[in-house]
Amino acid sequence: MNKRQFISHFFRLNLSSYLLALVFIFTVNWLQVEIPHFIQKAIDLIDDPTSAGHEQLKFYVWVVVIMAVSMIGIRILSRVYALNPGRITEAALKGDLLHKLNRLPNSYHEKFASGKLISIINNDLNGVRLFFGAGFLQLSNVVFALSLTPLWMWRISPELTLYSVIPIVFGFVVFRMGFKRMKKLHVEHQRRLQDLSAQLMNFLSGIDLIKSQKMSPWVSAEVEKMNQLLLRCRMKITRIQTFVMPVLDYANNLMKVLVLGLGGYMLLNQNLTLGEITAFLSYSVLLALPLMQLGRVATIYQRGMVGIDSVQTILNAEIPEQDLQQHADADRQKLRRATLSVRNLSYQYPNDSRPVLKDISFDIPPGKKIGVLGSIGSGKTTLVNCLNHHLDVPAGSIFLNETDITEMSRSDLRRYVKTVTQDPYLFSATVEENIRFGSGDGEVSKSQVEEVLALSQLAGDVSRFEKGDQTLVGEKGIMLSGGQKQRLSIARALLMPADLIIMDNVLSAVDYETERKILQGLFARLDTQSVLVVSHRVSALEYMDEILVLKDGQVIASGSHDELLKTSAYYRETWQLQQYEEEAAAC
Ligand SMILES: Nc1ncnc2c1ncn2[C@@H]1O[C@H](COP(=O)(O)OP(=O)(O)OP(=O)(O)O)[C@@H](O)[C@H]1O
Repeated sequence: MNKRQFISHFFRLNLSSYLLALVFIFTVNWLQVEIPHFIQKAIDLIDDPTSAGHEQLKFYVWVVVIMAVSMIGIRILSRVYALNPGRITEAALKGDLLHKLNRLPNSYHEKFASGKLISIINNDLNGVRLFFGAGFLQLSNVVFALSLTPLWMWRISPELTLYSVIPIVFGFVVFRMGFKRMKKLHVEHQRRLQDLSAQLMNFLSGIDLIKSQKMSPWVSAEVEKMNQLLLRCRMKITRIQTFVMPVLDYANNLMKVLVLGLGGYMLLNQNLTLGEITAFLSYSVLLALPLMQLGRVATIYQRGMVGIDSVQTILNAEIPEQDLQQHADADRQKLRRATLSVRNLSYQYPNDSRPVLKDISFDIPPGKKIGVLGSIGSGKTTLVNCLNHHLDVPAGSIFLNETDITEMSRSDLRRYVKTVTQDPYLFSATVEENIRFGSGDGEVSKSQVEEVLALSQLAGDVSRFEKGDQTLVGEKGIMLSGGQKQRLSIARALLMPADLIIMDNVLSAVDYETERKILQGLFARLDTQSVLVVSHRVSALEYMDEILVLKDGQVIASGSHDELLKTSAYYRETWQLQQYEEEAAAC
């Protein structure tokens, strides 16, 4: 959808509201110009001594009063019908944005900082709301006022109208120049707001580190730098506004002077009546408001355009073709208990020229326990992120039975493959809720929650909490220890069955004994389910059917624990070293 289609889509969506608003706005503006017309007639009757004249005068006064009172009600209605579409559009777009962000692949989120997204959803969307609400209201008011008022002036005196619009034309020329200049500045302003929001988000997620490492002065300086750039941009916009708005105001005042001077001259020459000059003056006063509103309309328009651009960059982002398809139930059944096969997998990150994984091949048949051991940076997490299609793997390298995973939607793949990552993410909710979030829409009984708590060796810790599993874990699980966070995320993953569970270094923060118990509990539950455990520790992998030893992105050895002790020097040395550590820890 291009920008024009986007705008017309939302105007059509609220068409009836906009049409009603237009009727009310037009009526208000029509009443506004009619009132001076009746005042003019009333003034011209003041000197009329006849009783018919008095009656007529009274009638005009009543007409003016009724018009003025009805204007109040109609103006309220015009605001309701013109402003509501803005709110409706904002709510609809928030829903669309969240839905879209949920469906976009992780590669998109890696490129787009969360702080930027938050800024778009708040600031830019606010601009879009004003565009479809207050912008429409004020623009309609300006258009009707600036077209009806001169027309009514023309009906009194075309000559005086022509002279009096000269300053207004001059005001418009200045306004147009300022409008052009502001356009660029509004784009810059929104971009700087997004950058600041992204940076703040960045700093806030590392606030503990910032405090403990005494990095606050550096952080403050960085934020201040960005804040100053934002302020400078805002000041430039304000400077233009404070120049343009008074020019329009002066143009209006000049117009009043012209009306008084020329009109007075025409009055003396009896080319105008006192009522007509009074009405003319009222019209020039009426023109002041729409002229001042013009500046605001311009700001709303430009912010709206920038906001629509930002919102569209997200809404128009492409979702990979295969992610739009969903497996039928029959196909899902066929893939149950499938073998995951990795065939000559090589992977390099888009921003890097060297391959991180090189020519890796192995199978994970149903019920198999696979371990991956490797030094820091050997490519273990990259391998995991290829298996669960978090990364865009090359076609023809990973299959679920005969189905290439690049031809499946990621949501379908995640029905079979569940990953517990090394950075457990917990929501600001209770222990129980954090576990239940793992069930999607499925029904989960209390006993199931208790079972996974026991399996992940967290039940003991939770029973010691004052509120048990109803304890709030705080933002990102701040109230829990590293090991408790890891075990809670394991409990969440174990709640709903998956054909393959991948555990990427999730036992690093628990002791050897707990690690062993968790794995034993997990293995006891395995039937046709398979598990892939990534670890630095040999102790976590001893009981695996097969262990892959990864070095510089290559599988340098594979086999069971006993086989590897004989065939792989790296594996043997790592095991021996860790044996000493384990013994030392036990002493
Ligand atoms: N997003 C990325 N872009 C570019 N290179 C990356 C990216 N993520 C990881 N790498 C690089 O890929 C290599 C392997 O990283 P990976 O995280 O897979 O290793 P790992 O074995 O899991 O390490 P660790 O044990 O420390 O978790 C590293 O050299 C790393 O710098």
